[in-house]
This record gives sequence, C-alpha cells and structure tokens, in this order.
Amino acid sequence: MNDQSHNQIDPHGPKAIELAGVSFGYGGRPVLEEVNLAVEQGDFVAVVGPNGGGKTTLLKLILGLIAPQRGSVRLLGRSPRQARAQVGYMPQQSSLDRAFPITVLGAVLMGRLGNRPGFWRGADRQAAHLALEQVGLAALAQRPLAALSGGQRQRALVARALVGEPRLLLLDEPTSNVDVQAEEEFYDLLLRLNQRMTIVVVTHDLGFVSPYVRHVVCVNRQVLIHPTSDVTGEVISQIYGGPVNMVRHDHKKNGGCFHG
Ligand SMILES: Nc1ncnc2c1ncn2[C@@H]1O[C@H](COP(=O)(O)OP(=O)(O)OP(=O)(O)O)[C@@H](O)[C@H]1O
Repeated sequence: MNDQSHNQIDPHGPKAIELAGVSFGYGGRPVLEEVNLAVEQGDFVAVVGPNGGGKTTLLKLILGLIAPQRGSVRLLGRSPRQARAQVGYMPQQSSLDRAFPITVLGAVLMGRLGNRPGFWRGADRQAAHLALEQVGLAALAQRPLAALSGGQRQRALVARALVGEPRLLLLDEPTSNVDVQAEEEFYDLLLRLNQRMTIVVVTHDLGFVSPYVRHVVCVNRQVLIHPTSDVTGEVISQIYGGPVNMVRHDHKKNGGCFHG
C-alpha cells in the first residue's frame, strides 16, 4: 500500500481543530463571537447554519486565510500556517474556469503545493494518479476537465484536495450542483476517506448528510457542536431562528435523525 493511503488519524494526538475564544468581524461588524470549538481527529463533521451565519468565515479562520481578532486557532496542535501542508481544501466554487484547457490530471497536479505548472516531478505525478484512483477517476486522467460531468468534476476537485496527502479535509458545499445519485456517491467516497482522515463539510442539506456525519457544527454568530443523533427538529429551528423544512431526499441510508 502506498504512503498516501495510510491512516492519518492519531486518536491520542492533538485535536484536528481547536478554536478558543475566537471572535471575527468585517469592518467592525461581528460575524463570529467567542467561538470555542473542538473537533477530534477522525471525526466527520457537517457545518450548517443560515445564510450569512458565518460558515465560510469559520472555514477561512481554520484555513488561516483570515486571522481571528481575538482568540486562537490550532490545527493538529499547530497554527493554521504551520499545518497548511496537512490540510486539503475544496472551495465553494472552484476558481478553475470550466472552459480552462486543462486535463483532469493537470487540474489535480495544481493541488500539489509549492510546485509550478510544468515543473512537476515524478513523485507529483504519482501522487496525482493515486488521488485520481482514490476518487474513481483513474481512467479519465487525460480527459479535458471541461468534458467531465458535474459529479465527476466534483470528484476531480476532491482529488486535487487529496494530492497533498492531507490529514484534515475541508469542503465548502461540495455537492451544490449535482444530482442526488452523484451526491450519494460523493458522500460514500467521503465516508471511505474518513477512515483515514478528519473531514469537515459545509452544507445546506443536513437532511441528506445526517446519515453520514458524526457531529453537526451549528454556526450562527455563535458556534455549537452536537452529536448528529441529538440534532432534532427543535435544535434545527433554534439554529435557523424559526421553523424550517429541511431538504430530505429518499435515501437508502436515511437514518431519520430529525424531522423537518
Ligand atoms: N469579505 C467580506 N467583507 C465584508 N463582509 C463579508 C465578507 N465576507 C463575508 N462577509 C459577511 O459576513 C457574514 C458571514 O458571511 P459568510 O460567508 O461567512 O456566511 P455563510 O454562513 O458562509 O453564508 P452562506 O450560507 O450564504 O454561504 C455575511 O453577513 C457576509 O455578508
């Protein structure tokens, strides 16, 4: 087995994510206040909350793209900057233009940090091929990225996040443009990856992801973490500030953790 597929979870090690007393606002307007959050290594976490509640801001703090105005952020016991190489990130909307003339392999290689396009080493190519294998796209490596279906494209972007061999994988609304079958296959893939890395996924579709995730992080200026089984309809309406109809698909694994 290749190094890249080793279990990267150390249950006795530091927390995958730890925020202590974190506050952040834009232009003096508070977005997150006094956030305390601990995510264990090996967890699979959904981040939910109303529009504008601060989910993407929370991810940016975790990634070190913005710094807290108060408090501290630690990933795997280190600062976000120190831990950067151990974090894979799939942004909300990919900055890769659909029409950009690049192969699937080329797009995945772009996730190999610290290398310039055209200067890839054999090890980079090997890591990219392995990442494509892990997401079931090995056969499509030489195809233009623009020729993939929506679901295949999401997988290619996960491969790009995996190619740096992360211990923590962060995904911001990864399935917003795919159908239910592709979404199901996508979360099955994340479940497999979760056997060896911590996963945090921002979503608006808690009804769909609840059979997959172990904890739900609710973000609405404050941040609370609940075991998925504790997330009832009442908790959901508290998070969203009123009654909501959660999207709920017919799903073979729908454990019925809450009622919309
Ligand atoms: N760069 C920015 N400058 C100023 N305000 C911002 C900036 N980015 C976000 N905001 C504001 O901060 C608040 C939180 O935004 P954020 O994107 O974190 O919310 P979100 O929970 O991810 O929302 P959504 O579900 O709509 O994606 C919003 O009111 C937003 O308008």
